[in-house]
Amino acid sequence: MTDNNSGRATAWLVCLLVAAALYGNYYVYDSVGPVADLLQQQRGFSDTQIGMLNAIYNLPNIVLILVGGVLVDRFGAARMTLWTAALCLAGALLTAFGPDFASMAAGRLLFGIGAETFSIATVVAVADYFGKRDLAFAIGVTLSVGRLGSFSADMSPTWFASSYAAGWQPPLMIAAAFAASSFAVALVYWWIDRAPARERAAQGIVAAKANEGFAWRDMLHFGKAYWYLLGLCVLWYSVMMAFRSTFSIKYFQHAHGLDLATAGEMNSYVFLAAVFATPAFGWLCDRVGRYAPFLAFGALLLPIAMAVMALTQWSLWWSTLLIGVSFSLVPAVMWPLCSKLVRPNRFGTAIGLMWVVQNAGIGGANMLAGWLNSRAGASAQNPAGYDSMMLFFGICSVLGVVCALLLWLTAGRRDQEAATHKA
Ligand SMILES: NCCCC[C@H](N)C(=O)NCC(=O)O
Repeated sequence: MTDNNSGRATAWLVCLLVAAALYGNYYVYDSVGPVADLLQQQRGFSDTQIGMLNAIYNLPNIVLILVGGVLVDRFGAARMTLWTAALCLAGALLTAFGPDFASMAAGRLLFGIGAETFSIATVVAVADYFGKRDLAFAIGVTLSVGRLGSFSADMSPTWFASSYAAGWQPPLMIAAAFAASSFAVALVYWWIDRAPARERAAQGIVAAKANEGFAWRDMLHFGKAYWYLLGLCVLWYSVMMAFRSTFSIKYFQHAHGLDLATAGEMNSYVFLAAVFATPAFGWLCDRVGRYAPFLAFGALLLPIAMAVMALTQWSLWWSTLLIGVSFSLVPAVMWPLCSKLVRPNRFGTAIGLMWVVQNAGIGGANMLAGWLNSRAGASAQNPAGYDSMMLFFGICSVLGVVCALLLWLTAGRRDQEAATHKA
């Protein structure tokens, strides 16, 4: 095996390890929803308390994740993956074994503080190893295995039926076991990365930045294309997450007459499609060597899907198909493109800044959409009450397309995409 071949083999090994670690992490992230009913029945938690167990994940990250991104750039992806996986494990254990609501919430807080920085570290880890070739495909693979973790959490009441029959705690203990496996895999990745990390340090890619001073200043020098990408990130994820994760099932039931099971199933297909389509789109972008046009196309599908749902009585399969492609294509292209717009040693900071705004956007969109629905009295009896929410999501997704087009104009030409490090 040549050096080059063994380098590729190591890169793919790291990619698979990071993907496995992300699987466990996304499983824990989505582990509260399936036990929500049991927590209510057996521990007397209110809806507000259950909502808080998830909201507490986003809120601290509006500030903390930026620090996390800077730390990833400063200490390297492998060390940060390991440290944050340990934090996530501690959080998952506290959530599963906490004697009361406050300690469970503290567990979710700890998990949230670790998990977003952990996610940044995984993207940077893949970029470290796939600097030039197959980056979008490799990031697509890790994201799709992560999505499989979310899908598994949704399926866990079926797969681990006996543990759910035993009460609220065993399913959360299973989630903690997934967090432990995520930590174990992160440990293997850290161990494998020691020699390549020394090489990167020798080339001045990582270690030098410890001496470069603080990274905040550098953000001001990110190029225009980066800021358009950030705009798209916050708008697209706000619509995608607030609609698909929070309101879509209820909307399908009330405005399109689906029963709960069919509405849930319709929603989960978006997720399942992304497991397969995300790496496929990444592979395609790598082969074609273009990113911005694909991103603009993926972004455009979202407002079209919103319009189809809100303005027509077409089968929901059409909007599911459009959202499924958008949900697979945009993340598959966004993060590899981001790595091409900033210097490698500022990539963690760049993602951190995007996720600060993204966390704020998702939180804000959830609150605003909920308020719009309540104000209009949206319900099965009053499906028109959802119109203002759909208009809001429609406007955000159109603005997202504008950002994507500006990005295409700014950094979309093949040579510019290849000419990295504009910061
Ligand atoms: N399921 C965990 C949420 C991760 C959110 C993270 N900020 C992110 O955007 N990750 C990329 C992705 O598309 O999931």
